[in-house]
Formats: sequence, C-alpha cells, structure tokens
Amino acid sequence: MGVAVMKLRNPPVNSLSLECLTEFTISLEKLENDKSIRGVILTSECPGIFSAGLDLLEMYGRNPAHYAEYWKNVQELWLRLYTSNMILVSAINGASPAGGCLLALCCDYRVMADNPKYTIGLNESLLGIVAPFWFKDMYVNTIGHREAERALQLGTLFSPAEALKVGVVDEVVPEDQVHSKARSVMTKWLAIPDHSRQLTKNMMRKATADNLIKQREADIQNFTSFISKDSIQKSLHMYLEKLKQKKG
Ligand SMILES: CCCCC/C=C\C/C=C\C=C\CC(=O)SCCNC(=O)CCNC(=O)[C@H](O)C(C)(C)COP(=O)(O)OP(=O)(O)OC[C@H]1O[C@@H](n2cnc3c(N)ncnc32)[C@H](O)[C@@H]1OP(=O)(O)O
Repeated sequence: MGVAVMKLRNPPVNSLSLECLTEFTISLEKLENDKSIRGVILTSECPGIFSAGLDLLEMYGRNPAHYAEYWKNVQELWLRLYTSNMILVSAINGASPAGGCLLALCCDYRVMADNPKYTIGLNESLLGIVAPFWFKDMYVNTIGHREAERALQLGTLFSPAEALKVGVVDEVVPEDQVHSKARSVMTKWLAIPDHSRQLTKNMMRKATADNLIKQREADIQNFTSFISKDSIQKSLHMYLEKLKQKKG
C-alpha cells in the first residue's frame, strides 16, 4: 500500500548520534523521492526505547566546529521530517525523552504503547539546557501554549495516560497493538487524496518551519555558544554521571 516502516536502530538507546541523524535524513530523502511511497511508520527496534533523543556525547566535551556540524544536521532532520509530504505515523514503543519526543511530534499521528515505564516529553530543562525555539514552537502547536509553557519549564516526562490527556500523543494502546494500530491509522489517512492533504499540512506547518529556515545560521551559532559554556558543559557532565550512577 505504499507504506514504509522505518525502525530506529542505534543500540543501546537509539540516541541520535551524528551518524544516526545523517543516515535517518538520507533514508527519509530516498523515501520522499520514491513516488510509490505515501506513508511512513516510524518506530524503534530497541526494546523499551523509542529514542533517548539527541546524543549527549555529541554535545559534551567536543569543539565548537563539531557542535555546529551536529546542530546543522539536527536542524536538517527536523526540517525534513516536519515538512515531509508523506503521511508520518509514529508507533512509540518505548521511552521518548527530548529529541525522541521531537521525532514523534513531527509525525501526523502518534500511537503510544500503554506501559507506564515509558515516558515522553521535552525534558531539556532537567538537563540544565534549554529547548530551542523550534522545539518549543512545535510543542505549542501540538499541546497549546499553557501546557507547553508548564511542561517545558518543568521538563515534564509524561506517562502514556498523561501524554494522551494533554495531547502529546493521539492514542494509547496495549503494547502488542502499537504496530497494528499504527497501520490502521495509516490506512485511514491514505484514504485522503494526497494533494489536498499535503497542501493542508503545508498550510498548517509552513510558518513554523520558515521560522527556523530564516534563521538557521543564527540558530547554529546560538546553540554552539550556549553548549560550549562551562556552566552548560558542567550540567551535562552531571547529568551523564547521574545516568551512569543509576546502574550502580
Ligand atoms: C538560550 C539559547 C538556547 C539555544 C539552544 C540550546 C540548547 C539546546 C540543546 C539541546 C537539546 C537537546 C535535546 C535532547 O534530546 S538532549 C537528550 C535528552 N535525553 C535524555 O534525557 C535521555 C537520557 N536517557 C535516559 O533517560 C535513559 O537512558 C533511557 C530512559 C532513555 C533508557 O534507560 P535505560 O535504563 O534503558 O538505559 P541507561 O542505562 O540509562 O542508558 C544506557 C546507556 O546509554 C547512555 N545514554 C542514555 N541516553 C543517552 C543520550 N541521550 N545520549 C547519549 N548516551 C545516552 C547512558 O549513559 C548509558 O551509557 P553507559 O553507562 O552504558 O555508557
């Protein structure tokens, strides 16, 4: 039926390393150029984890040129996903913090597994960093200004039930039904003529995408100088240590 399934596979936690981001963007571009493909189901092959978001090791202890290169690729992936002409449905089969949530928010419809261990949200403030304006814009577009304001400041990671209530996801289903539900949602969306759906999607999303396009270079510079600050590097170090200690 012209539907591709893209499975994120970067063990152990599907963090979005530079290599992973680049491969993702290239795969997406190929699908976009393949006229037989009308829809993509985005899911994960890592058990219990949709995506741990941006790779913290790409943002910690590197040099400014690396940060700039990394951020350019983060922007590129976001722009491709958010403005895709294809129907994107996410089958969220695990934890989905920060950049993981961002991937899901780019989709046209989000189905999440009903497992309270899985959480989703933009938790940047918990790491001592700030979600960029275009993450924020997409959050506001999805859940409204007040909910986004609160969730961004608190870095809220929502359980599936909470995510459904606030509108971060569209549907919560038993874990073993995530994929079948994503497929049935896709079937429904495929019934809409592509041209009218695509023009409508473009109308809804263009201003948000253009907002980044017109200041991409400045956004890269902002990110690079922000992430290079000693205080921010210290916060990231502490967060990484906390992740390590969780194990021991
Ligand atoms: C004012 C100007 C503003 C300008 C803009 C400025 C800045 C914006 C900057 C950045 C925006 C960033 C968005 C992001 O996406 S940041 C990433 C946020 N991600 C997280 O917080 C998730 C952290 N991870 C977890 O919570 C758990 O790992 C998870 C629930 C995903 C899985 O738990 P599990 O118990 O299964 O696995 P762990 O033992 O915790 O992890 C295994 C292994 O993986 C490492 N790891 C986890 N997450 C990441 C990651 N995101 N990047 C890199 N590495 C990660 C973890 O440290 C473990 O490593 P090791 O100990 O085995 O070596």
